[in-house]
Amino acid sequence: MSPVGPKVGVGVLLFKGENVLVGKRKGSHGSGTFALPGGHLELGESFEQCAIREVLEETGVEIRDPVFAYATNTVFNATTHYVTVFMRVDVEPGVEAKLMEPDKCEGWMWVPWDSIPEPMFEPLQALKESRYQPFG
Ligand SMILES: CC(C)CCOP(=O)(O)OP(=O)(O)O
Ligand SMILES: [Mg+2]
Ligand SMILES: [Mg+2]
Ligand SMILES: [Mg+2]
Repeated sequence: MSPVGPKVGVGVLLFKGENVLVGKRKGSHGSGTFALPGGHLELGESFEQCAIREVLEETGVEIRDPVFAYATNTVFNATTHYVTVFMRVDVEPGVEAKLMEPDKCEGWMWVPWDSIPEPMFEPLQALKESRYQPFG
């Protein structure tokens, strides 16, 4: 079997002040770990289009103009390797996330960036351990 190359994921940082939206993954890999909304970059999509689509699919939130924030490289195991592009958008105080995919996520919550619950999904853990500084 020919080795499959790395895939691209897009994670979306929805900031509401110093809080960020996270949810506990369920069902697919990384199940039981806390992650951002996001998903696979589909053929022909821009990073922005993917961020807008995945956030709408997973939370029902309509975001505009997400901007590139960071990228990580995660080799989960011998057959699972992802580059994750993190896009960022700051949302209004009244924005609420809906649990659109209850078979893939336990529920969404707004948590302080410095208090994201553990265990974190590996790409998010890598972002936290990186030099990325969300607040200047
Ligand atoms: C594994 C990850 C870095 C990229 C895929 O994320 P995901 O499992 O949330 O994918 P989907 O939302 O597209 O189902
Ligand atoms: Mg998705
Ligand atoms: Mg997807
Ligand atoms: Mg997803």
